[in-house]
Amino acid sequence: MRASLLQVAVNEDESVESRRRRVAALVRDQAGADLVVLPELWTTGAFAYEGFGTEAEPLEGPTYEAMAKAASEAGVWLHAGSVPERDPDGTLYNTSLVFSPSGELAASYRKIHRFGFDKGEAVLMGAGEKLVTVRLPDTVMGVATCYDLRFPELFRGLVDAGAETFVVPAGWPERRRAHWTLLARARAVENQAFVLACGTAGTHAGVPQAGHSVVVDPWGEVLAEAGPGEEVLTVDFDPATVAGTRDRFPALKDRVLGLDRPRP
Ligand SMILES: NC(=O)CCC(=O)C(=O)O
Repeated sequence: MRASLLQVAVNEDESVESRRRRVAALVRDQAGADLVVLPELWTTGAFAYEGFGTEAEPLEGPTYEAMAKAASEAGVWLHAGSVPERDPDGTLYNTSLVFSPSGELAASYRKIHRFGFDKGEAVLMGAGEKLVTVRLPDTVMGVATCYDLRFPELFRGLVDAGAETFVVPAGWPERRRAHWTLLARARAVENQAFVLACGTAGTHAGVPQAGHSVVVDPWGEVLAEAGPGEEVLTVDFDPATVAGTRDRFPALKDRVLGLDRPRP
């Protein structure tokens, strides 16, 4: 299976409309890949909080339309990263969109863990409540977004739902780059799954982005890693490695659930 991670540069000197056109062209260029992955909130930037409201779209908004078209023109599965979605009730969500090669929406995922503690996404957006998996021809994809990477229980839930390949769009800052790579490898090793983690490059809202998108195999080995700038990271991997690893080293079968917890 061939995956291309598009590590898009999100800088404020480019308009959202222009970036949307540029990214659609980049997706079209990936014809021949099986799966193309975009980062989190690449229209606005994950830290450009003011843009969440001004650039929010209905689910089937301009980014949806452009990405559905690009997926069908390239004939690829497209995890189109996430957009600031405005629900009809007015609530904003950080929503990922997944398109099939015919341009149909295969799934959407509202980010469950919102980043920012008492500001930014954590107060401006609503929280998703549903785990999402998508059956691709050769693997079952489990979706998570950026800060979700810090919450192993979400990934265990995806494994229980059949996930073999985690796709994690992100807008991860350079300041915590060491966490990014470590957490991507940890989620891969503990769940014996592939991790395809696609971040942004550039600087927006004064926050330099880490780049360094990474693909990790079920043994925790890094198969490919991008540099700091805009880049297309293409990797070939065999999804059957997941079943092989889980058979040869069946640690997931040794889980002990429902342990009594001491009172804090
Ligand atoms: N956009 C995000 O979720 C940022 C997450 C982050 O910076 C971190 O977990 O550290």
